[in-house]
Amino acid sequence: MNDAPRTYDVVVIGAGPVGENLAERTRAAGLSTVVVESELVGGECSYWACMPSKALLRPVAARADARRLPGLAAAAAGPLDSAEVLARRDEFTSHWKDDGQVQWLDSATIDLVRGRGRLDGPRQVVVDTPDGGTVRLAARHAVAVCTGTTAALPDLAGLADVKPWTSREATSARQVPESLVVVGGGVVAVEMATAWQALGARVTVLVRGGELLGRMEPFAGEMVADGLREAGVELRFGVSVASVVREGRQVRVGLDDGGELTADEILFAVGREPHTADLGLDTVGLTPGDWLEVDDTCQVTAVPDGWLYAAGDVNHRALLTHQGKYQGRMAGAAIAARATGRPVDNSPWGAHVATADHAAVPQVVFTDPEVGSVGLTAQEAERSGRRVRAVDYDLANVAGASLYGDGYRGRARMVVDLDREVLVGVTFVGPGVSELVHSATVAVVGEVPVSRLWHAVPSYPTISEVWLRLLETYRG
Ligand SMILES: Cc1cc2nc3c(=O)[nH]c(=O)nc-3n(C[C@H](O)[C@H](O)[C@H](O)COP(=O)(O)OP(=O)(O)OC[C@H]3O[C@@H](n4cnc5c(N)ncnc54)[C@H](O)[C@@H]3O)c2cc1C
Ligand SMILES: NC(=O)c1ccc[n+]([C@@H]2O[C@H](COP(=O)([O-])OP(=O)(O)OC[C@H]3O[C@@H](n4cnc5c(N)ncnc54)[C@H](O)[C@@H]3O)[C@@H](O)[C@H]2O)c1
Repeated sequence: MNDAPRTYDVVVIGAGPVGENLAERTRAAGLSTVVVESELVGGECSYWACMPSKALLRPVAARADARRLPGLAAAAAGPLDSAEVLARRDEFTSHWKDDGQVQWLDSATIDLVRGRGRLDGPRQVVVDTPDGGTVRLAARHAVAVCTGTTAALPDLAGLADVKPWTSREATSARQVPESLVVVGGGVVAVEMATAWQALGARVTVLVRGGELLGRMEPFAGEMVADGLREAGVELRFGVSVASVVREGRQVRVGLDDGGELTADEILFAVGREPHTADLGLDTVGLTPGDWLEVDDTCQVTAVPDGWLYAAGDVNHRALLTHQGKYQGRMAGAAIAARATGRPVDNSPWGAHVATADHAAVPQVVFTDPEVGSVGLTAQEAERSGRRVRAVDYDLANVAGASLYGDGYRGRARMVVDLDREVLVGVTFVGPGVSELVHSATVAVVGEVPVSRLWHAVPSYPTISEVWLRLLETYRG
């Protein structure tokens, strides 16, 4: 081992979307920056999450839209060509090669060290490289942990022998199983059930609780459940997996209600764990395996001297690529300001803080129907002590929606803070609503008064006209 560390202004551990964005910001501010990556530059999102999953889902949505249009429905009646869909998915993951992303790092003059990085005391990082060597890095100003998450798995005897699918296999499988059991009721479960059912698998979803998408407005989960059932997915609520065993090519799944089912594959989509178990957290007074708690500049609060940052999934603020990248931009700006002695603007919505994480996080669930939401649900807003009113509108009554597809079903809700007359949350459910979400994000983040929204006239005949209907419903 060469003991002399290579010193940089900033060391970033993890070159997922968040690490890349943070590094781009610090480098653009003139700070020398190195990123350490143990797998592929681009992270989970590029290879086993957002990109491949959306590549699988896009043809599903397009076919569903076509099937709602007389004149086109017959042409779209057949099955998807799964080989073509999987091949397009492979293109979107660059066939699990990161040359393009490495080129981008080069063009941005950000150094890359391949290998597993771990902290080795304040400002020190040791990288175990693929050739069995070690590289020592030291940070003048900051180390940023952007190591993301891995799929959580339940504690079931013999689970490893079953070789269950996690989100990785669900997004990278090369063949369509005849049957698939999906465990979980969150975003990964509903998106992957949608994709694999459409690709030809018989999908059964086992949900521990009584609803899907439990963190969203209740009608979102209900409408997605209807859509899944109509697509042929079997949904079972209030059941947990008690045992799993692989018998030949089949997995036998025992349920806590005494029932049993078999399938070719079982996907566990039961949440995420922070990628911090082997990160040397103990060398800086933190507990391995924990989420890293941060302030709004993404500085890790429990570590003195302000040199350690954590952005993206690993800080558990919002497990979404766009929100993590936002944190990366804010943390990068804060690191640069502190390094160069410039003032840090950490007042709410300031230049160096991820304020939107608290109450303005947008998300799209790419099911049929789609769900798009931002900010607080009505229940969350009430629990926060605000005096609110939930205003609902049936999207079927919007001209643009009925033109979009026959038999259009959808719903919208805006949550109005009655004391300030601004929106604190908006949810849309329906085909094609994903592109509406940013309008809602602008309204929530901008705290645009309802009286001014009244002047934001939606084009006719678009689905956006739901904005006008929501405002009319609110005003009475
Ligand atoms: C199936 C699925 C679909 C999703 N779809 C969406 C979506 O449509 N939209 C959305 O916004 N979000 C989506 N997400 C969430 C999204 O993938 C994450 O929020 C995002 O990847 C987080 O980015 P990150 O950079 O924090 O972490 P990651 O993308 O996980 O990247 C972390 C990187 O750090 C590396 N690393 C870890 N430990 C070390 C170490 N010790 N040394 C060196 N390198 C290390 C990893 O190899 C990895 O490359 C999805 C998630 C899943 C599972
Ligand atoms: N389109 C998107 O934006 C998108 C897509 C996929 C994933 N993601 C993000 O990735 C993250 C992870 O998604 P996820 O669906 O894995 O997690 P999640 O937290 O959204 O859902 C986990 C589900 O598993 C259930 N569960 C937990 N433990 C269980 C157990 N032992 N047995 C049975 N059920 C159990 C939970 O009740 C919940 O329904 C989410 O935070 C999500 O925001 C986003």
